[in-house]
Amino acid sequence: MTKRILVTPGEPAGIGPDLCLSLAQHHFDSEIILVADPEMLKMRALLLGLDLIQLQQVDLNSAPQPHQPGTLKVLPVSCGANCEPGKLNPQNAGYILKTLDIAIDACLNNQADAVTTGPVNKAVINDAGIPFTGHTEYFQQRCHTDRVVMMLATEELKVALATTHIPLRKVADAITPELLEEVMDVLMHSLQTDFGLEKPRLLVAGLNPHAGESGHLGSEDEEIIAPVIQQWRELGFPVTGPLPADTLYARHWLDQADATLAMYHDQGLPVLKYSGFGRALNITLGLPIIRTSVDHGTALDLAGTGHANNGSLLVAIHYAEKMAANRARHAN
Ligand SMILES: NC(=O)c1ccc[n+]([C@@H]2O[C@H](COP(=O)([O-])OP(=O)(O)OC[C@H]3O[C@@H](n4cnc5c(N)ncnc54)[C@H](O)[C@@H]3O)[C@@H](O)[C@H]2O)c1
Ligand SMILES: N[C@H](C(=O)O)[C@H](O)COP(=O)(O)O
Repeated sequence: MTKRILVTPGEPAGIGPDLCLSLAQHHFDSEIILVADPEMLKMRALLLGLDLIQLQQVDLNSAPQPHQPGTLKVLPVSCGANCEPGKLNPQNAGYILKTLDIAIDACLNNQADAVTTGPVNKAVINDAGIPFTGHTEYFQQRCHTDRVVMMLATEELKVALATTHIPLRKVADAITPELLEEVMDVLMHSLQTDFGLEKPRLLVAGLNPHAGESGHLGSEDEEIIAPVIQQWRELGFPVTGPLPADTLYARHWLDQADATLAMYHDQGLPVLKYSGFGRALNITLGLPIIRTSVDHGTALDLAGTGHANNGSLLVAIHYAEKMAANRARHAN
């Protein structure tokens, strides 16, 4: 059956709308629906010389039809204010969150199979007086899910994170046995069900330099991380660590692994983005719905220029299609 993927362009002053417009030129087996302001999209299309694309307004009650190149389906939501490429406007924060809410609700109500999100600027949403740390946490809260895990992935490398968008100062305190047990449960379950890995081979990073250097450079590695790894090893899973994070991403380790778990955002993501920026996707594991996203931010410098690369958005949509098909198979 044709799947329905909702795509939110994210920050209207960023490259999200440009990338979404570029989808008209691609083939997808599923139905692609942008949840966005059609007037904003038309203005951006004009600026990019893409004004021949037909924008078709849809509602979610019709049966999904495969994407037709040259057209784009739009579920209309009005921007709060005019938007100029490259210029953030806090008056559009409510609009951005409304597009997310509509997409999340549609998935929760089985009117759509997955959401793929474009990039948002977290600061401008906060500047509008709305606390917001990222899509990951927003989707978690809106789906009433106790624990989710952020994972960015390319074909060759999967990097999951034990903590997400928190200040570095708070990371060590956040690494508790309870957190790690929950993260490992979500991660291993998703690697098995969404990625078809029966016994996922996982490398787990330590927190401190050299994984604590036998306790001389910090105690969390031996006292908190190692016992959680041991629990999984006793269940027969090839989980290795805590490994020093500086060498975990060396080829000889990665060749023996399906996925990696970093303790914090900038321990794992620089490696992933260095090796695969533009062809990676971001997935929120542990949600009752499917949410994939791009590996990059709003790139305000490129908005409206036609120079933004849509590789990551294509990967994110294709992955959402695959996950939706997998989940449908599991459900039958
Ligand atoms: N999925 C998301 O919502 C998401 C992801 C990452 C960052 N962000 C947010 O984006 C904002 C800007 O973040 P940043 O400057 O650190 O990262 P960024 O990814 O926006 O930009 C980093 C560099 O990469 C370039 N770049 C980014 N995407 C590109 C693309 N598709 N094609 C070509 N070049 C591209 C930019 O021009 C810039 O030089 C921040 O507010 C951040 O929180 C959001
Ligand atoms: N941590 C992500 C990255 O660096 O690409 C990014 O900030 C987006 O996170 P959300 O998907 O939670 O918005």
